[in-house]
Amino acid sequence: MALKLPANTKLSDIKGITPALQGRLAKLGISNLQGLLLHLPLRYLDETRIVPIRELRTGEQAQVQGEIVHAEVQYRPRKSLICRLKDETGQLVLRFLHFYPSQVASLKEGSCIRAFGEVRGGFFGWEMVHPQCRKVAEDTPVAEALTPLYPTTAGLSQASLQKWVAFALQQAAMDEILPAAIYQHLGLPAFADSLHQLHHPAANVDLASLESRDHPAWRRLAFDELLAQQLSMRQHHERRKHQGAPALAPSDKLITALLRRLPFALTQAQQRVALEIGHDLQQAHPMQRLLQGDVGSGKTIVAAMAALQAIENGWQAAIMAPTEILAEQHYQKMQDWLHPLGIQVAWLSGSQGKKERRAMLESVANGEAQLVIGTHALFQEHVVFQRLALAIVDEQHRFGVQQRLSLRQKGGQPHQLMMSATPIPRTLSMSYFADLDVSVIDELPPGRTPVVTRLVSDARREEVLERVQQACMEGRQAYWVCPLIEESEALQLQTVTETFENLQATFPELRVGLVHGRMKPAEKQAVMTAFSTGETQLLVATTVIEVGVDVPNASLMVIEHAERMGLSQLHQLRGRVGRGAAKSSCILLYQDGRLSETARARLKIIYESSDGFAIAQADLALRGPGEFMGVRQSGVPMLKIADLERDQDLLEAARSIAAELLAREPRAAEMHLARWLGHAEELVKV
Ligand SMILES: Nc1ncnc2c1ncn2[C@@H]1O[C@H](COP(=O)(O)OP(=O)(O)OP(=O)(O)O)[C@@H](O)[C@H]1O
Repeated sequence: MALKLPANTKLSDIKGITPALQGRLAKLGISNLQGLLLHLPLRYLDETRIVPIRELRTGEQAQVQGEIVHAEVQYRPRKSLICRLKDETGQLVLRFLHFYPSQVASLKEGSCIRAFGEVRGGFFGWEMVHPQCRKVAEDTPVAEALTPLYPTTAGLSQASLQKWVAFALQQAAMDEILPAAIYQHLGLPAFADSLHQLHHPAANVDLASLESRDHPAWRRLAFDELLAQQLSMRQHHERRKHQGAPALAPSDKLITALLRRLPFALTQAQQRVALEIGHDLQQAHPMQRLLQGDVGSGKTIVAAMAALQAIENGWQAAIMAPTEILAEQHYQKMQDWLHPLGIQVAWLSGSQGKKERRAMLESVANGEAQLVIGTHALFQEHVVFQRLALAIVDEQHRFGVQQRLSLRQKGGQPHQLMMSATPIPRTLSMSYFADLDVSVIDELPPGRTPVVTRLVSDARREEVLERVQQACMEGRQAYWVCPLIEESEALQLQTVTETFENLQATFPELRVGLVHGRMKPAEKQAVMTAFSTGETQLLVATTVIEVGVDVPNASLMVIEHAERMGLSQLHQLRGRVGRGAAKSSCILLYQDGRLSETARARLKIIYESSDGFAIAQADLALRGPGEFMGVRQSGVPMLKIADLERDQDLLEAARSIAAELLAREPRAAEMHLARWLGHAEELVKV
């Protein structure tokens, strides 16, 4: 037997793959033989059968063979090449609206042709438009396997992909790495068999199961991918234990002083997670903990306590927020809480004047600033920390992985606390977040009354306006959230401005504020401060206020075109009210008559549930993990083969098998990871 090529053989080392082809394959993420092997078909063509013309059915993809009995180029109603193909059972029209002279030459009367295409009923009987045609001898054998159709990119033909994948299948070593007991127990075929079955399925395969991806061959690769992900997460977790981080002794003085000054007592859940975090910080290896808690559950105070532990030990802490508004709000809150304890809190923002910024940077560099708060401005290269021990990242799923990493790199290996109000569904926390330890605040502070959510048709806008007026006249405050217009930021700006003007005209007696993403940071801050101090009563806003804004006196929120927003986003928005003792409501205005079934179903979920977890789960099912976590933009490589929802059982299996494999067959674990590294290497870093 000829020696096989290692699967990691680079395409550049393979004769016949030109640099241009390499470039195109690289666009599909393929750089070696392994990449070709794992580039799986989207669909298949059944060219294993020749269907008699009489047995064709509309809408079916089929292969026919016969003789061209008539061919002509017609000029009316438009230029087209029309051929009649005849077999023993009937005739079929082949129609080409674009064609080359070479096609006219080969599709001439008397040629024996094999055509593949979709059948439809035409004016002259059955026809195929733009079928794939090939001249054959009458006894040319049919294909033995189904023909794979691959995802491709501009300039790369199916034929070329098919050829090179077939080459890889033939030449690449595809040794089995996993012990047979593991995959057989799961009812899965061997690795090499799976690849053969997926790329060249036999004519009698269950095509539906192959295309819906629940075929065992597909499941085997999905399992392998999930296993690699689990292995890399575990390795990462292990590696972290060997990295050094400052061991921070418990903070007796500062935390006690802070808690004594608070107007409230911590909930049980807050106390529990604060202990978990405090314990992690005492270790000499970096914490990587996710602090999860529904909107309004009180994560900020827990973050402050963690920061104090670093500060009391003579180190610096940083809090990074996803928006200026939120960073500003954290800053205000931390100032209120920590300044009286004699702690220097610094603030870095894009809106700062040069002089102020320089002073801040200096205080961060010389260690005077003990707690530093900012947006991604914190990542910039010229921000140098003197002794950073703890990086707190708010709404972590909104940040790019790169950004998170660069913050971590700012101070060797600081401890990391990630906070998220969007509960991470189980499948995600078992996969993408598997290397994180998780703390959950599963209790809201006492005295909160649940937000009453109402779905109101836009036709009843008048009533809604009355509600707003009434709430404001009673001394409370309200938000009016304008629709998200993804296609056009300009239009969104226009809408929010018009709404603001209209509301101002409708309520001359009210003080109305306006905030949107295009305002300068300083302007935004001024508006938010005016709202949080009660100076303005009604705040017209885009979704910039979605995360974290905390104005307890605001008890009414109106959201226009609620159907355009993601469920978790709506839940976040709604979480801006119901933060004080007053009974709060959230009115979801929708455009009657224009609501699709799915939109209605989604709004119903928000209406019926106030449980962020259930909402996140539904959102995940509706939008898929990429959109859900906002990671598609952030560059976290997503699983390519496995699907967390569909393959949940495999995920569970991969999790336990990863642990077993590392313990009993570390060599196999290592080889498996190496095989899937192209897929999984980024995950190692997350
Ligand atoms: N134990 C508590 N008792 C009463 N009020 C509390 C308690 N903990 C926090 N709060 C207050 O509840 C409000 C919400 O807290 P915080 O802003 O920390 O919520 P969060 O978890 O960050 O929510 P979000 O994700 O919506 O920002 C704040 O006004 C905070 O001061």
